[in-house]
Amino acid sequence: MIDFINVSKVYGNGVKALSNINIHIDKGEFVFIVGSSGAGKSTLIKLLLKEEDPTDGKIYLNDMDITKVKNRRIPYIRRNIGVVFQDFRLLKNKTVYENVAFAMEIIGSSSKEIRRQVPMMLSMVGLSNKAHSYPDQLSGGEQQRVSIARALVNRPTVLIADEPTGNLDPDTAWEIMRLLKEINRRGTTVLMATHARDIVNAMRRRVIALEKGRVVRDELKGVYDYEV
Ligand SMILES: Nc1ncnc2c1ncn2[C@@H]1O[C@H](COP(=O)(O)OP(=O)(O)OP(=O)(O)O)[C@@H](O)[C@H]1O
Repeated sequence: MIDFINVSKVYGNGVKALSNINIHIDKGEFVFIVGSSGAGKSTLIKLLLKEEDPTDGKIYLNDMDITKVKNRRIPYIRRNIGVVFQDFRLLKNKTVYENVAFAMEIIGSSSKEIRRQVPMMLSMVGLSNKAHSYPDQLSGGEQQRVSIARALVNRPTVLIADEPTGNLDPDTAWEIMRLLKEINRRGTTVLMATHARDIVNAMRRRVIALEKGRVVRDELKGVYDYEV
């Protein structure tokens, strides 16, 4: 489903962010991407979203070589990948309902589909009762739930979560992890970049560790790091 084959990325200023990356991820996997600051996690995500192009190598998403995809087809790729961020990135002047609906409007869904799909997603993330609230009336955990509903409303095959618990207290972080686990159980592939050692160690899922742009560890039921 996702393949990085001999992928390298050198930025314009000469920084080598990724060196000869080879990763294969199957449909339905839950994968943590770990590594210290600057290891290349965000670059990996940007390549998948086609916000950046690799300097070398090929990247496949659902059997499509996205390094060859023309610009006009980029929206199609992005529709197949939902993304959530540490800072939620909700639209402040829109309600919870409108934030989620907006993701459907921009890809041209009908208002009938929107009226059907948005309440379903809000119910899945446990926020039906907050549909008409604005983001600044919600807790951090609730805002992250809205951003997860928005990321999934167009039914992507992959959910990318870039440090999704970074702004949350430990209890709220675990609520978000339970939600991500449930989403994964229902079939969505989840890729989560994180510094949250406790979460990674407790979940025992696949862990891909990056160091200076290289994969230094790729383990099923892995841990955040090994004590030395
Ligand atoms: N747009 C850019 N132009 C030049 N260099 C960049 C750019 N983006 C990232 N880099 C560099 O590439 C390397 C990898 O950065 P990246 O953001 O992928 O790391 P990261 O693992 O996501 O770090 P963090 O945990 O801090 O988010 C770093 O040396 C960084 O300075």
